[in-house]
Amino acid sequence: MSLLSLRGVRFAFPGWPPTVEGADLEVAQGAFHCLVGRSGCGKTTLLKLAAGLLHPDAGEVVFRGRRRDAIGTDIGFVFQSPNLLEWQRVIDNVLLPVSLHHRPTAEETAQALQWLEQLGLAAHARKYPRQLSGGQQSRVALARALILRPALLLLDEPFAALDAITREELQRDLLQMCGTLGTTVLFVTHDIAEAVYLADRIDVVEGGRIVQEIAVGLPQRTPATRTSAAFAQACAGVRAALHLEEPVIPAQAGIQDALGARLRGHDGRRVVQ
Ligand SMILES: Nc1ncnc2c1ncn2[C@@H]1O[C@H](COP(=O)(O)OP(=O)(O)OP(=O)(O)O)[C@@H](O)[C@H]1O
Repeated sequence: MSLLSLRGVRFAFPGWPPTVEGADLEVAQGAFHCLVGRSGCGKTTLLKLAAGLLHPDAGEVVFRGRRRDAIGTDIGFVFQSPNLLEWQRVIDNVLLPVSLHHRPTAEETAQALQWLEQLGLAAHARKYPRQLSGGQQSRVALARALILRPALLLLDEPFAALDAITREELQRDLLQMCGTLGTTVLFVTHDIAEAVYLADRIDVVEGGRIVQEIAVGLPQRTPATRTSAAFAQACAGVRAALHLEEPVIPAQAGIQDALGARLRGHDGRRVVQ
């Protein structure tokens, strides 16, 4: 059953042609979807429509069987920038969504500390955001988004500013936490490998609508997933859907062979490129 549906959604910023037009999207309960597409194709706008931050001019956004009119506490949002409150300690940043309603109970504080522990931040709970690395700040933003156990988590390129190693660690943490909580996820990214690693379905966005849905049938994610043939094949499928040229590296050859071919040049001479 769908948790979130966009049906024939159209949206235009005032005075501009539609950014989103004829968008249809179904996200099943517990699913992990990634939206990929070229810059400016409307991914963030679709996410904001899904959140109820923007309202469609035509069509409808249905969440849990009801038309979505406004953002509620059943949705968590993580942006590219962690957007933490600089004057609040880490633990208070995580508890912010709770504090907006009432003074956090001992139980809620214990829950926040447990999230921080799971994300490797137990020792940093009393620090301020400026005393954390970029990756640690992103983890705090993730814990804050999950503290109210939202049914749907929306993420807009949350790891784009991080180095590759930290990004991979956060991808693993995100899968783990959402798996534990049974959270449904809609995740915007430019990074094809990130989408293939995270998603069970990739929705390709073009001209403000979903033009292709790609099921990613990878088994349980492990560190070996990223180097598997199935992973490379899935990435190639998404590249094709985005009309990107394939890299020249032959799929079956080892990296040394591929590098050797590039270094040797057409006539077999060794050349430096
Ligand atoms: N407030 C606004 N007023 C007018 N046009 C806007 C506004 N915000 C976004 N747009 C336009 O809507 C289109 C889609 O923007 P959106 O941010 O959804 O794209 P995106 O796919 O998320 O892009 P990127 O990958 O670069 O973040 C773009 O052409 C953008 O210029």
